[in-house]
Amino acid sequence: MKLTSAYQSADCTISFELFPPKTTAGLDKLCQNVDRLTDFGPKFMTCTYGAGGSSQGMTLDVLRQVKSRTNLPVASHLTCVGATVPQLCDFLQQATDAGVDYIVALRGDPPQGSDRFVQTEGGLQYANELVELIRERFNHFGILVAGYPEVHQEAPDAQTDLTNLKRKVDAGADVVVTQLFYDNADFYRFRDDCDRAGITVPIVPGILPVTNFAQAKRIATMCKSAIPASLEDAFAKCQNADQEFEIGVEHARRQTIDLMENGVPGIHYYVLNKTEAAERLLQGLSFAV
Ligand SMILES: NC(=O)C1=CN([C@@H]2O[C@H](COP(=O)(O)OP(=O)(O)OC[C@H]3O[C@@H](n4cnc5c(N)ncnc54)[C@H](O)[C@@H]3O)[C@@H](O)[C@H]2O)C=CC1
Ligand SMILES: Nc1nc(=O)c2c([nH]1)NC[C@@H]1CN(c3ccc(C(=O)N[C@@H](CCC(=O)O)C(=O)O)cc3)CN21
Repeated sequence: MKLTSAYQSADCTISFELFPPKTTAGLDKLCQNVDRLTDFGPKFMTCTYGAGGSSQGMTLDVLRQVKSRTNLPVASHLTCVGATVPQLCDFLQQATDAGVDYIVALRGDPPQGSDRFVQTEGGLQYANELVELIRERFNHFGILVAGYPEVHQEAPDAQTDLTNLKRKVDAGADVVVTQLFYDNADFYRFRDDCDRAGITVPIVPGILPVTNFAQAKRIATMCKSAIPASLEDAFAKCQNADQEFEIGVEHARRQTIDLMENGVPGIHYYVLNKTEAAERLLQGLSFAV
């Protein structure tokens, strides 16, 4: 199925993001969770990609499993970190052979301990170059790229970040999935800005059900996703882990309902392999099938 057709329905569709488990026991557990997630009728699932080393093979293992168990289209994340163009092409060929349908084309995070991305010699510097490479040599893939409602941390200002997003779309991206955010007002502002900038592809909000306050604070640093005062207060009043879980899930559920009421084409969920939070927040809501 073509990626854009996942968003043609008048109703909201959903997709799920997984990450490669570190062990084969973890993969078995993930497979069970994937079966449960499938009951919610997602249009596709994605799996993230670790920079350098073994977890890249694991990404394709996860996606082969998801595809054979669910028959759904699958998307592999791919970053430019630590890879030359021939290495990126090698991965794209492996993904093709594994039956991967779409690529989430990213530049990637700077390596741990560094706050700056450094281009690999013979590699790529920005995600728009990766989109170009895929369109030139692996044009059968649908392409998703990342957008930033709260502005990417390295961008000098919102307008420059938006111009850079447009480069990715003009290079051939089919869909924009946003960085996670907790205040829907940030998303609606971003959606309007994209519209004004002439970005016409579907803009799909990315939502993460945070399950504890400490995690939300770590993410605030990694993703630059601000925690609204009301959510922070609610977390601060919690007396145990169960209460924090409830607060996080309920917040993501309220975001979901509000996004649906405001006509988003789809919602992408950062599931992080733990289905409990996703299952709880989606229970009883109905999406396009
Ligand atoms: N699901 C995931 O795995 C996600 C990961 N990320 C991470 O977010 C980070 C950024 O990745 P992308 O958004 O793909 O990077 P990107 O290459 O689109 O943007 C990175 C920075 O460079 C700027 N920029 C982009 N193109 C440029 C150009 N041609 N000239 C000058 N400046 C340019 C952008 O404004 C931004 O500040 C990475 O750390 C990525 O791994 C973000 C969202 C989702
Ligand atoms: N800059 C950036 N890098 C990413 O890798 C990334 C994003 N943004 N945004 C979208 C998703 C969301 N990502 C996330 C979000 C949260 C956790 C997280 O909360 N991790 C847990 C541990 C998870 C586990 O091992 O079960 C934590 O408590 O920190 C991890 C990756 C990965 N993606």
